[in-house]
Amino acid sequence: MKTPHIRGIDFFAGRVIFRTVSLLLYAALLFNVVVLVYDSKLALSPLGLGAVIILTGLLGVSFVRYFWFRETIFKEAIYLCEMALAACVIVVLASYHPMPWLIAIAGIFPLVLRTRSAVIAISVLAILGYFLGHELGASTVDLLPDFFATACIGWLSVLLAKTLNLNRVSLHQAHTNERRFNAIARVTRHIFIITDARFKIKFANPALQEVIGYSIDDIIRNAMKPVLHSDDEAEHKDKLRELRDTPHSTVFSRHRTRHKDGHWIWLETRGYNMLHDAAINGLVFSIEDITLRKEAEQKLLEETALLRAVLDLNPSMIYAKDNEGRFTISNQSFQKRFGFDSEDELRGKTALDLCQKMAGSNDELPPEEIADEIQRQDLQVMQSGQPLQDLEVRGFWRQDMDRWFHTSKYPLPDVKGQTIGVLGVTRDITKRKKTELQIEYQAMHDMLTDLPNRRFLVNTLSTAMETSRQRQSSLTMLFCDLDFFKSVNDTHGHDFGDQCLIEISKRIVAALPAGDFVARFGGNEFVILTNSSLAEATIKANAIMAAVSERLIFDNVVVKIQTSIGIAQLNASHQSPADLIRDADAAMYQAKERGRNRTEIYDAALQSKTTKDARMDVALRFALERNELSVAYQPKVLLADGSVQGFELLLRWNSPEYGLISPNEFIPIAETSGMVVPIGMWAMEQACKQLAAWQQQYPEMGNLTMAINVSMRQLLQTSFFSQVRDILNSSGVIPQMVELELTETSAMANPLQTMENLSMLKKLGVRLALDDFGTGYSSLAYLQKLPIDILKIDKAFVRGIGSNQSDTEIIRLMMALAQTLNLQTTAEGVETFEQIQELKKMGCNLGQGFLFSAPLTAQEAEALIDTSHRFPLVLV
Ligand SMILES: Nc1nc2c(ncn2[C@@H]2O[C@H](COP(=O)(O)OP(=O)(O)OP(=O)(O)O)[C@@H](O)[C@H]2O)c(=O)[nH]1
Repeated sequence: MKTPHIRGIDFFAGRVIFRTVSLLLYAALLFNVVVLVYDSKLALSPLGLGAVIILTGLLGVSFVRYFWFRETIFKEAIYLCEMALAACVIVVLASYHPMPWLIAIAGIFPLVLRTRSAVIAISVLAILGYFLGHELGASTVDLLPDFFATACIGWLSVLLAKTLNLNRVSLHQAHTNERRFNAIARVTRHIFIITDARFKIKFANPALQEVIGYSIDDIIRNAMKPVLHSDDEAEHKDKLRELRDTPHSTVFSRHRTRHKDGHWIWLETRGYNMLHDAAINGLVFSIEDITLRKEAEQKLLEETALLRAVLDLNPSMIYAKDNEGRFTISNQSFQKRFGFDSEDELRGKTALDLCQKMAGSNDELPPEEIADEIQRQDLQVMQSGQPLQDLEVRGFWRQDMDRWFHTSKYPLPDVKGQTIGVLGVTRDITKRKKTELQIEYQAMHDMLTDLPNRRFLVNTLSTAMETSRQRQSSLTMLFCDLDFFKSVNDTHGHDFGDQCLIEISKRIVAALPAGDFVARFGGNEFVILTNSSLAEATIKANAIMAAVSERLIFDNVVVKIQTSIGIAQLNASHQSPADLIRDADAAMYQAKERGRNRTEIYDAALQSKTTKDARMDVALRFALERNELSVAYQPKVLLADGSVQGFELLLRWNSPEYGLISPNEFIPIAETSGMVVPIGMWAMEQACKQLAAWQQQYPEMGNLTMAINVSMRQLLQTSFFSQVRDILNSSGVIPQMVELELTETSAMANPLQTMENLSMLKKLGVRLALDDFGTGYSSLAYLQKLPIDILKIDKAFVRGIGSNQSDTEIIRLMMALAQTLNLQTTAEGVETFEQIQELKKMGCNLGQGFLFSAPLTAQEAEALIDTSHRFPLVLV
């Protein structure tokens, strides 16, 4: 439905009137002339004829103008010329007969002239008319009416032209507005409706049909009514009624309407009561289809709800802040942590507000300082536009000091990409952190004693070395290694050993001031780091030794454990932690070597020995293949008659680098490096070959024995047993004449294993001797179980015969033991006849030592056998 058109707006415009009236004027004037000529039988002069012709021309022009140039806009100058011509024609024709036509000219030309031109033209015409009348003999009195008539008609014409022009402009404007309104009403998606007070539609734009599907005809003529949704109907109608009943009121309503197709659409209606406005006299409605917006709103609501759920269900604390550091968004986890019930409560607060809320009297940092740090991070993120990730911090406040948090902060951009705040995500990682700390702790601590372990020690030591050098303070290391701890384990079991280690670790810690660092370096080794001087460290070492050696009682078992301690002090030569550890360790070994249960302070000579040992170790590796090893035979003499009962094979190393080296010096090195295994086998091969040769050469000496030293290292080789058997077989020696000597200490190292191995060796027929008896710690019960044949009494006791009563007593006890166990006895290191006599008295079977003979070459030994040599047993 459109507004009615404003038609014929140009019809009464001055130009249109002029077109008609000028045609009538010229036609009437010409008719007047024709009647005059005809009536008066007038003969026209050439001037009169010219005037008539011009008049005819003007009639022609106006005729053409009327029919063909309706819209042509003549210029004012042309109209003025036309007017002048018409006035001249009238003046000329008036000379034949008076013709008051100038009044008519004055009445019609102002319609097409501008006001000023029209006023001048009217004045000229009025004056011209006056003078013309005067010329034609009329009196002034007669002329005045014509004069005023010309002026008034002309003036009326001017006013009429003006009025018409104004009308034309107004109508044009109205027309333009109407067209604009119609255009807008046609193209808009908004529905515009004007209804009367009974809601009967007076006007509606085409959007009505587009939006709800019903045309105006459907609604007005076919009385169809769009259906309102039942949920919205009552409210909407109420609002409409209120609108109608309240003058000047407006209404806003959102409601659903069923589209003609059947689907529901959302409409937003704004109504204005304009019943008071005479021009409208109705209710004006602007209705917008907001279905899409509603859907978008709904979607937004759903998405917001989803986002909120995601935020609130997330165990991480999530929050956003604006660029002034005020919280804008927060999830429940975050609100809960800071004691807020809702996001609204928290919105607008700053980090400082939260810190002050959380602050307690015992906090390490004041809330301002914490808030400043948080603000600094936020600023960094906002200014750099880069996220700040993986910050791991402990809780700031007393109540959550044992909690750990992982935080990442991201710049928050607006739609243009400008940073407008910070988004933070904080996770409680206490569980993970505690596990990490636990793992870290475990990696740095010993599980058994809970003391710092070797790794922790090395870390601490490197820092302590640096600090000590910077401060020029002393740094001393005490290296403790428990003595003979292996036998504790072997005798009482590993669990018992563990209990001892735990207790000893506690004793060491208790014996030292709190500032000293105690670590379990390994098995039964403990290391102490202290800033004490060497003298103070020695006092501390004594305190440790005293504490450790206190009796230990577990499950009614009493043991006494002792420790050897090496002390080394940091000096310029120590480049790394390993250097200081090495020196303290070397000092500890020195303590072991010097009898154990003692303290040694590291000195450079000790180090040089270690270095020498290391070099010797390298040389020893090539000794066998370079034939640098040789053997010697020391006779074993029957104390009953001085006859040679057999020999003990002794090794010699003639090193091109170090000269002749005794077994006492190189065997421990070979033990450590493992070279003792091939060397020992080689020695056994030599011994068996030699004995077999003598057994063949001197069949009458069928009881000649050959003793060979066997190290624990050899005995623990799984192939040892088969190798011995092969050597025995290949050499053809009588196995019963072969004696394998094992030191007591090594036999005690692993009693069960030793017992098993010795039993196997016994099966081969060889005899077994326990060397250096008396220096170890064999328990009698254990000794009884060993399948040994001979006890060799250590030279340390033999040396004491005659001078040391206790040594003599010990030997007597050993003899008693040997008799009880039915073992043969051999005394080592016999150097005096007095010793021989004493040993004989005590029942010792055999003796060996320098008194009888130093170790001999094979030929020298052979000479003894050959001559059935007997050594004197008393001084002759
Ligand atoms: N019960 C127990 N024993 C251990 C532990 N760690 C190491 N050991 C034992 O400690 C002993 C260390 O022996 P060593 O230091 O070589 O020798 P030792 O018997 O102490 O003799 P010396 O050191 O020469 O005086 C070995 O028998 C190890 O089995 C442990 O955690 N618990």
